[in-house]
Amino acid sequence: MANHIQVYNPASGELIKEVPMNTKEQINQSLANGHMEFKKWSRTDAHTRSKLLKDWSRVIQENKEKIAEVMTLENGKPLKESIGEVNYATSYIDWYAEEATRIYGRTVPASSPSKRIIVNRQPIGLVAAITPWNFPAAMMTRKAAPALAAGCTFIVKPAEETPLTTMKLIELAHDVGIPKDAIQYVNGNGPEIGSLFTDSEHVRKITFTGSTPVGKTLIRNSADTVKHVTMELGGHAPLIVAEDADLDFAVTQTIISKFRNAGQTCVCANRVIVHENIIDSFSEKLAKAVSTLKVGHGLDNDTDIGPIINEKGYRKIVNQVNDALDKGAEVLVGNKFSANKEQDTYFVHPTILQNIDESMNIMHEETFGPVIPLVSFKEIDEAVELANHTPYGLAAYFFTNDYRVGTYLQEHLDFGIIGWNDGAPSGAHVPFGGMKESGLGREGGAEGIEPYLETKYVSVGGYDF
Ligand SMILES: NC(=O)c1ccc[n+]([C@@H]2O[C@H](COP(=O)([O-])OP(=O)(O)OC[C@H]3O[C@@H](n4cnc5c(N)ncnc54)[C@H](O)[C@@H]3O)[C@@H](O)[C@H]2O)c1
Ligand SMILES: O=CCCC(=O)O
Repeated sequence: MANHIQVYNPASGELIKEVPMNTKEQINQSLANGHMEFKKWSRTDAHTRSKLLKDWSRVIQENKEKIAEVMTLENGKPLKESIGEVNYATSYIDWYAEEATRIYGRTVPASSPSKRIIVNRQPIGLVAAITPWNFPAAMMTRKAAPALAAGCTFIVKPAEETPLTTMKLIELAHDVGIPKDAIQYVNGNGPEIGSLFTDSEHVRKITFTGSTPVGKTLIRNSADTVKHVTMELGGHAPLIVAEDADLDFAVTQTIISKFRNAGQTCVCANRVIVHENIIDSFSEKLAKAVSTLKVGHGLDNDTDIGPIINEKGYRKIVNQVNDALDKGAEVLVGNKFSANKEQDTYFVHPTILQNIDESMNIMHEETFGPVIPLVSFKEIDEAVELANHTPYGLAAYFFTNDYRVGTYLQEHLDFGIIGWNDGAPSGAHVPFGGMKESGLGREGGAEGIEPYLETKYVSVGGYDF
């Protein structure tokens, strides 16, 4: 059906559901409705908004298993990771339910005894979001929750591959009483809906999670109406293992960082940079651990690595591996691929490549797959230079128990998120986001509500009591 999105299971190729695509007229009507609703929602008191967000989180938790199963079916990630993502998604709602009641203004000493100055924070208006397929629940709630908490209305276009999780979450928001025009979804083609969002005079903010090229287009297209933008874009995370690191711990954390969602995570370690004196023992331990990871269907209990989302993502991974092998890389583990063109299903077995150098594409492009390139360094400056040699600046990891090495690294790495002896630094309570071409703005933590607020200052004069 041309006017429907077909949602397939990437592990089996089965059609899960057909979702109607919204027409241009319907989307413009939704934008107008969101704009109208803003007048009401922005005037509800913060405690009511907070309570509704808490109710939303509660019903999502009550439906956690069902939602997680839908997520695994449309995205492919192992069920245990889908359950983890539902928890991650509600943690943003819980956090911003609390923050809703802590949006403070201030007073400023005036320059004259006859004046008083008040600084107010106000919601910015209708927010339009575009989200990716790799975290269909959490990438939506970490935008929707602060927007609603601040008093903004919200509309989202989920990824065509994974609309079902988002639709279910938004239906639950309506069930608990969040007005239907305060949080809406629309489905359809990315570029077309993107243009309707950026062209609309009703939309005051675009918030996007996805690839850097699409982010750049949205920034450009937002300029004509001077919209606020938050951009969570691509990554190319380095993971540095210093000479003194606890190797067993570093191996465990590397696996946690690298193989989340089959490596299809923006903060996944993408280049593993190890001191030359320990690279042999580190690789041996890593290879042993990686060889035990099981590839399969996300609904099978023992699956660690699910499918790659689609052929385009699969081809990119295969090309990076082949390019590295052509240029002299060696396979330590893996390099096994299972593609079924007829079913349209694609699996990549966890792979470690060694003998890597900077001429290889894998050292410059985001992989978005379960492949580790191992590269060695001698001096710490060399590791920093390698790590920073990318236009991306989202996440970086390092392992050392030497506070001098750690302090030097955290101060010199040009990345917005640093995991020092920590392969999983994400959380609702922290400011997530990237430097350089990885994005603009932060989501999560106290910072994550700021992009949904305007500052208005009021100067009250003529006070002559
Ligand atoms: N920084 C972060 O927080 C973060 C989180 C998750 C994913 N990502 C990044 O997302 C990318 C993977 O996701 P993807 O492949 O779905 O990215 P993508 O940019 O292709 O698509 C993301 C979303 O944008 C829509 N889209 C595509 N073209 C568009 C256009 N021209 N205008 C408007 N919308 C458009 C898609 O339909 C989808 O909903 C990776 O680069 C990853 O690093 C970043
Ligand atoms: O892929 C991006 C999101 C991952 C995270 O929030 O940790």
